[in-house]
This record gives sequence, structure tokens and C-alpha cells, in this order.
Amino acid sequence: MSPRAVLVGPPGAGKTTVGTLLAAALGVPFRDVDADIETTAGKPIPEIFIDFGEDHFRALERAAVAAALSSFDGVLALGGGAILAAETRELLTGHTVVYLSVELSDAVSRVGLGAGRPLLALNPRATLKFLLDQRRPLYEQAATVTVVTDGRTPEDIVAELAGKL
Ligand SMILES: Nc1ncnc2c1ncn2[C@@H]1O[C@H](COP(=O)(O)OP(=O)(O)OP(=O)(O)O)[C@@H](O)[C@H]1O
Ligand SMILES: O=C(O)C1=C[C@@H](O)[C@@H](O)[C@H](O)C1
Ligand SMILES: [Mg+2]
Repeated sequence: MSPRAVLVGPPGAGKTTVGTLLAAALGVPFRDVDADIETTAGKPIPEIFIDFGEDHFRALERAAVAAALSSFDGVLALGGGAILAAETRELLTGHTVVYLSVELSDAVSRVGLGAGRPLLALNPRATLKFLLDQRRPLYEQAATVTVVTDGRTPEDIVAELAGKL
């Protein structure tokens, strides 16, 4: 069993939004690893960061990604930082990995004040710039399909993707 598509990209790329619509368009279920982690931990992501720290969150994330990749066959959205783990990047090999790319200005306007995103709580623009610069090569390396999302509606992005998958 293998996901039909695995969505990667930074916060604000639209993984949850586009993933939900793409799954509906393909007639398959949608699953979001961020939601899986919250279910396992029994608390929202910001509280996991506060109570246990980022390293603990990343450990939960690695386990949640591994479980979903081996047991789910719909559209799967990873968390924005999941590809930081070498173990996860290796597990992605052979899967259909869709990189939703977004430049800084669109990402900033989409995440606003960063509500619900603990890494962005202090300075969303500066942190997003750092995350985009740090992670862009990792998303590009993992991707089998790349879709530019800047200035486009989720529906337009889904129409492009549905034709490619
Ligand atoms: N193509 C788009 N155009 C405009 N707004 C968008 C687009 N895609 C998503 N959004 C909006 O941007 C915000 C962030 O989208 P979403 O939560 O889907 O991102 P994400 O990639 O899942 O982020 P995270 O990594 O934090 O989970 C939401 O308010 C959503 O409505
Ligand atoms: O970019 C990140 O590192 C994160 C993105 C979100 O999807 C969550 O997984 C969490 O807030 C961390
Ligand atoms: Mg999301």
C-alpha cells in the first residue's frame, strides 16, 4: 500500500488546502501527518512544542510519516519540516512526491501571524525566509512533481495536479 501522492512544501504552500481538494478530485481519502501527530500526542502541535520541545515533535513526526507511507493509499500531506529528517527523505524514495512551491511574499500573506504554527510565532516573515532558504533544496531533491503555487488558486493547482497524477 502506498499513497497516491505525498505533498511536501513549506508552511503556507497549501499542503492541507490543496491536499483536501486533490483527494476529493481523485476520489481518494486525505490524510495530514500533522493531524496524525496531534491524535497520537493528544494535544495540538503548539502544545507539543511547549510541553516537550521540537526534538520530541520531530520524533513523533518521523514515526507518523513512516506509518502513513506504509499503510495509506490516498493523498498524504506531510508537515512542512518533515523532510529535514534524512530517514524520512529515504522513505520518500519511490513515492510520488509533489512539491508545492511558494515564494516568500505569498507564504507570508498566507500564514499571517503564524497562528497554530509554533516556529512562526515570533517573527513570521524572517522565520519563513530562513525556512524557505534552508529547505528549498530538500523539497526539490525529494520531489517527483513540482507545482508553482504563487498567485494561483487552490482549484487551479488541483486541476494541474489531477491531470498529472
Ligand atoms: N493557492 C493558494 N492561494 C491562496 N491562499 C492559499 C492557497 N493555498 C492555501 N492558501 C491559504 O493559505 C493558508 C495556509 O494553507 P495551508 O494550511 O493549506 O498550508 P500548509 O502547507 O498545510 O501549511 P503547514 O505546513 O503550516 O501545515 C490557509 O489560510 C489557506 O486557505
Ligand atoms: O515547517 C515546520 O517545521 C512545521 C510545519 C507544520 O506543518 C507543523 O508540522 C509544525 O508546525 C512544524
Ligand atoms: Mg498543513
